[in-house]
Amino acid sequence: MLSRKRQTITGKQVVERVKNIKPSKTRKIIRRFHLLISKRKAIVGKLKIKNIGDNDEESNVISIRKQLNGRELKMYNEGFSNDKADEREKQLLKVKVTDDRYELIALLGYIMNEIVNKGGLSNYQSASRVGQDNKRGGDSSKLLVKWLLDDLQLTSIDRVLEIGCLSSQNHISKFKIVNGIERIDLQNINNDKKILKQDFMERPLPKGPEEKFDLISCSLVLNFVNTPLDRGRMLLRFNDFLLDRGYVFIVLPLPCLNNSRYMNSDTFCQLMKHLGFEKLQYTETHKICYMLFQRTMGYSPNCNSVSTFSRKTKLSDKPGMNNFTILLP
Ligand SMILES: C[S@@+](CC[C@H](N)C(=O)[O-])C[C@H]1O[C@@H](n2cnc3c(N)ncnc32)[C@H](O)[C@@H]1O
Repeated sequence: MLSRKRQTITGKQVVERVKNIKPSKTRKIIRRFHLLISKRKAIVGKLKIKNIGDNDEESNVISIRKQLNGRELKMYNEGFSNDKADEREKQLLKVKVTDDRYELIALLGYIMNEIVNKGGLSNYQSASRVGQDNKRGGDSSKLLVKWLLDDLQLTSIDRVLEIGCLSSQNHISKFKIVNGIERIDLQNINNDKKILKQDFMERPLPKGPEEKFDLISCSLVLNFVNTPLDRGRMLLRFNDFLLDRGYVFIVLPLPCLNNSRYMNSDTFCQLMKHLGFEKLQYTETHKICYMLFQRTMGYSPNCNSVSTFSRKTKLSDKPGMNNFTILLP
């Protein structure tokens, strides 16, 4: 079940059945969920509440309740009330600078209510699955496999890192020439043992070549990263994880590159070139674009110099365009 209702500055979504949800809506649901999880992390850190994980919300509810005293529990329950929803949404954005314990506890109640009772988690799970729906292009690794096998004529690939993996049954997993595949995702929604719950941005750097990869797959992930700078940081990190001549498969919703004021397919490929990646393949369907790059041997991008990719440049401006872009730090 997917849901939608009024929109707030923090992307608040509430329950109403939606069958054919647009990609922009699924992105909003996923972003909203990530926002709730990250604010909760900050709040439980400040309140020193322990044993809060991302996999079992029922246990989280029990854990929080156990660690609050009577008055705190009252504040926590008050957070569930809808009356102050607008105020709480504003407070969500100020968690970093708030030290009032009771305010934080009420906000925690509000967040837990959004995640558990108001469909935040189930919306997130449905929205993530919709991304892999056949109508949205299906499992993008089918095309990747075709490129590797038919176009590059590879006979073996040792190590693959799949970032943002929703299923360990993707086409690439059945691909015989791949020897080892590591799958990571911010939320392992199905508790699939073959997917590690990990933020790529916090993944420890490889200690040596044996921990690096021949291929990174990053399908429909960059567009879920919240800010242009964080997207740039993600691309920069690819270099640390790839072997020389390693490949990067990137999939983006087409509007990111054909309907943005600040980015198009040329500027995206120039950015990748600046980072040391040569474009090998590019193809578009009416909704999605697929790209395969290869790391240039021995190249390491000069990230100390401020480049043209560190500032937003308007390329076009028409009504209905979006503001997707990627910036380097
Ligand atoms: C729409 S899904 C894409 C799933 C699949 N790769 C596909 O092509 O359909 C985007 C996924 O990227 C994951 N994601 C976003 N940022 C991430 C990060 N920094 N590290 C790991 N996974 C991330 C999200 O958790 C989400 O499940």
